[in-house]
Amino acid sequence: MSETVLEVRGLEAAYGRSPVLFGLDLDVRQGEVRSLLGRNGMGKSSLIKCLVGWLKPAAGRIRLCGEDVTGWSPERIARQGLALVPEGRQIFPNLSVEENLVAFAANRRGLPRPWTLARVYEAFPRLAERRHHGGAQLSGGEQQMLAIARALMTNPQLLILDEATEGLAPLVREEIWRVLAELRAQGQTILVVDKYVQRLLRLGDAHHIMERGRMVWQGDSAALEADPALWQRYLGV
Ligand SMILES: Nc1ncnc2c1ncn2[C@@H]1O[C@H](COP(=O)(O)OP(=O)(O)OP(=O)(O)O)[C@@H](O)[C@H]1O
Repeated sequence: MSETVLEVRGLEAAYGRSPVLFGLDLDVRQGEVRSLLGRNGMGKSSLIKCLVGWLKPAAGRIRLCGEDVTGWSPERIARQGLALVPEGRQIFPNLSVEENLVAFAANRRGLPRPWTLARVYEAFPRLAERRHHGGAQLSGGEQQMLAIARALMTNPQLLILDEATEGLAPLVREEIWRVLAELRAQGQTILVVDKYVQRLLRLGDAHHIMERGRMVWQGDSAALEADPALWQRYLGV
């Protein structure tokens, strides 16, 4: 069996006195792509905030690459191998594409085949063409590509994308899906939060549905595809 990159057990969290996550379990193994689904306000972003260290869990454990990272700072969790591509691309507008990429380059865990500038440019030819353009000169889709590429340059054990296709034109969105499929083919472990179930079915190995702070379903693409009632009940599609 392949190595478990992320292991979440009995995770609980609250905003002040309002509980938001209730005993979540989640496993992501090396090389897998898993999706996190659920309607707005069901707790997906709160779970991601716990994983990256922005929201301290009230109970439960989070293990990343075998290390218990529960309660660690975001910086320390990032160094342990987690990279987040947040909603609404946060790139440096005054730096060039290449400067944005190089600013984040690291291979702290000594991966045998790290993401380098050359490899990233191969996966994102558009960024190679625009390497000397300023971040602010890029289109929305290119900025999103840059945000993903920049996260890869940290050579994360786990790449998390939170609504990475949000607000993008359909064609640009397709380009992002293409890139994610390529990253998967190259063995990158990914947890993706998005609402395009049809695309996620093709991309993901397994899927998790959240409702009101709980995991209510998990299964592979075949199981999710075979049960449209699930989509209607939990995703409203
Ligand atoms: N900073 C906050 N303070 C208080 N409550 C919050 C905060 N952020 C989120 N919540 C509440 O926590 C619940 C879960 O929200 P969360 O953003 O995690 O859901 P989500 O599934 O990611 O939805 P969305 O797709 O809309 O972001 C919601 O009821 C929301 O109102």
